[in-house]
Amino acid sequence: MAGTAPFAKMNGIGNEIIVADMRGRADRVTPAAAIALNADAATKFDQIMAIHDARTPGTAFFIDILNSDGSGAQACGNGMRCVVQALAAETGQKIFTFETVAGILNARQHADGTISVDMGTPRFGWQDIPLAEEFRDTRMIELQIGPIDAPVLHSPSAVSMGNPHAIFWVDGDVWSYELDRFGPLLENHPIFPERANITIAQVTSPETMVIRTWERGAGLTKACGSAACAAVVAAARTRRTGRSVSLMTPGGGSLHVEWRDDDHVILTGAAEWEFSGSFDPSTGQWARDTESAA
Ligand SMILES: N[C@@H](CCC[C@H](N)C(=O)O)C(=O)O
Repeated sequence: MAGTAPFAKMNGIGNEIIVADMRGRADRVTPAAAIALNADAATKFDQIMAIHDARTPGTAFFIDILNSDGSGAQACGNGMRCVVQALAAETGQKIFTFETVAGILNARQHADGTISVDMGTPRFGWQDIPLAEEFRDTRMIELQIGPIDAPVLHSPSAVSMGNPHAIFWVDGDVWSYELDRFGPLLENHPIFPERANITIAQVTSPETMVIRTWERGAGLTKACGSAACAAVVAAARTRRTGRSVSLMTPGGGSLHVEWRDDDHVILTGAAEWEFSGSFDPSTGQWARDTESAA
């Protein structure tokens, strides 16, 4: 394989991530390569986090984010933790400043191995999310699915964490909703001109929540970090919780989100390495490193 780049298959509490090392190269991971990697069971992923050389002074790297359908994403909290874990293992460094298409992100690895990412500040304006029509109050927008007189899911909160999120509040078990059926319809609903990440959230106490997410461009995932941030911000905004919340996700892992008084949202959780290999960023053809774990 010519011109290959190293990668690590990792996960952020079950969110399937490929960290691609594109440093020192001018090319990008193509949508075709992303689709090919996702089509192989061994490298099936939710997001690729491609580490590129820095573009802006004061930042260590530029991170390009691709969904498994080949589309671009502005934010990926679980993926950023995987990037930090990979770079910390390589360099011994614990604190990083990155640039993404959505702006500058700071992250740090703690002594216990968990990683916190400053996901920036949420936006609530309908044009910022974006929504296709004006909603003065995005704490609850008019949108429902199911029979008109007995909707299954309705009145979500809408939030931008750099990427668009809709949070549907439910009282009962998040598993009793057919998110695999409703997710694609809601992701592609005309109210979301750039599509949206769709989350079902059950608030279990002022400090705890359970969430399931249908991710834009990736489908059902075991966790979504930016959705966790969006859910906590929306819950605090609607007085369902406080500003510091632990969330259970379908992968069985937990995330912690704090919406600080300075408006920044801090996502904390674990990241895990699975195996390493190299791949062709234009085609997605790949090979596992021989010394890499199965
Ligand atoms: N898994 C991610 C979110 C990924 C981006 C999303 N699918 C989008 O297109 O906005 C996370 O952990 O935040």
